[in-house]
Amino acid sequence: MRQNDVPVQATIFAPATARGRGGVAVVRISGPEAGAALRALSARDLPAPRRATRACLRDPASGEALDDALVLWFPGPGSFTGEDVAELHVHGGRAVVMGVLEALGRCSGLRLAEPGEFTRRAFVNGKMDLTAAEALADLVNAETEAQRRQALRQADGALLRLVEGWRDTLLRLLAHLEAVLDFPDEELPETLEATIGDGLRALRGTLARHLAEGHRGERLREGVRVAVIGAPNAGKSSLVNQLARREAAIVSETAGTTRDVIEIALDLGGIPLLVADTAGIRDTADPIEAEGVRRAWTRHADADLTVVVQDGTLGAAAPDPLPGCTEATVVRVRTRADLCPEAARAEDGPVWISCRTGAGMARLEQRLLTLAQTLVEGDGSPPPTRLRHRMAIQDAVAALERAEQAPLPELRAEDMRLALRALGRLTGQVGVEDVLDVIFRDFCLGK
Ligand SMILES: Nc1nc2c(c(=O)[nH]1)N(C=O)[C@@H](CNc1ccc(C(=O)N[C@@H](CCC(=O)O)C(=O)O)cc1)CN2
Ligand SMILES: Nc1nc2c(ncn2[C@@H]2O[C@H](COP(=O)(O)OP(=O)(O)OP(=O)(O)O)[C@@H](O)[C@H]2O)c(=O)[nH]1
Ligand SMILES: [Mg+2]
Repeated sequence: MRQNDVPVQATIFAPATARGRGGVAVVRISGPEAGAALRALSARDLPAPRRATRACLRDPASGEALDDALVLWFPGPGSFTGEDVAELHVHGGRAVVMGVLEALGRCSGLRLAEPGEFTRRAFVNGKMDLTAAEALADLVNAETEAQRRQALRQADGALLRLVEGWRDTLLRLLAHLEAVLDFPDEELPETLEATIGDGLRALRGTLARHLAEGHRGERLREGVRVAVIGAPNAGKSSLVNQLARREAAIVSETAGTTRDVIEIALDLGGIPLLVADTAGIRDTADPIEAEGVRRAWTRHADADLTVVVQDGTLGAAAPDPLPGCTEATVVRVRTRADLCPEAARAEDGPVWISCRTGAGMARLEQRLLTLAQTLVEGDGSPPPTRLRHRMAIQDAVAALERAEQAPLPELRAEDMRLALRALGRLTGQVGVEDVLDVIFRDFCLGK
């Protein structure tokens, strides 16, 4: 793991709990002055490491009491960041937290942390690799069970172990090749070079299969995108409101009610869905509505799943935005089942629903869930969860491909080293300085 190549000097502090009133708020301090700051605020010696200890906190400048708190002391390197860490568990009122933060701000050598800075230090100090750091951000952002499961696995090093396994294989092949290069006169097995070629091909196949798993990790992290499209007045907004279990979009009997895209976030059986209600599709001279229609098509094009909504009372005459389309990612829905006696008889084919009675909604949700599951669930191996991961794997695949075709062993070795670097970038072992800002920017303050 990477070691501290830039000395981290400043001691940083930040609230680790969300802003606003709460029962308890946690303020974290990390860095060489953390112990001095804790001593200054608690006016006593450092408590025993890792033991919750009650302490009265005072503003060191004025002596004014700030809170009756619990404090914790984690001496480095056995802490979350690898540095000395102190935690103040205070009453979660705004004035208490502000008072503590202001008192800390007046301690010399202390400054407010930037978002993600605690985790960044944990990474820089070799406490975790980059995929684990990213997973912590995902864990904080996880809204559904499946998201939590994916983030926790990655935080636990599942993706790291997979990538390390690939690197080990590649390192072994490279060592063999270097043996050929270093001892050209020695009697090495004739077949060694062929074995290396086979190994490279097999590894490239493994990586390519991992990529072919597609975007399921990213989909789960970001939410499965569902576009709801159909003719005006078909009942799209009513359907989306039923899914959301609230009046998210305006519903009216006027055709052309929805003009913009309205997106709602849903937790469907642990899988996050981003459902987009869209403008009714029709030819129109109204430039605003036409823009809405254009956006509806864009949503469909970008969607993982599309729900095509048709007015059930119109029968075969109902306009169909995707005529003849039988793709597995398209779910057809007929609305107004309450007005259509034939709805009860329909078994397969479109899902009949009524937004009046709620009939058919459970079936529709089940259908969407089954499809969403096939999109996010794979063979059990930890998937790449970010574009950054996929690009690194792609670079490694390209380098391996070049290595296989290289006309000289020296060139082959060079491409193998490039593939190693690409995998090293994924876990943060090499050349990450430029991506760190981008990665940790997305974290919350105090993480
Ligand atoms: N109060 C509090 N709760 C928290 C955290 C925290 O920092 N403080 N966490 C943070 O976000 C998470 C827990 N994760 C943690 C991970 C490592 C260490 C730590 O001190 N690690 C040391 C020692 C390991 C050990 O003895 O078990 C190390 O890795 O060297 C602490 C918390 C969630 N809950
Ligand atoms: N009886 C009955 N009426 C429905 C049903 N679904 C929708 N409606 C009514 O149909 C009308 C149109 O519904 P919306 O949900 O606004 O239709 P839309 O597809 O979003 O329409 P646009 O936004 O204009 O494209 C409203 O008056 C709804 O109350 C249903 O299942 N049964
Ligand atoms: Mg609508």
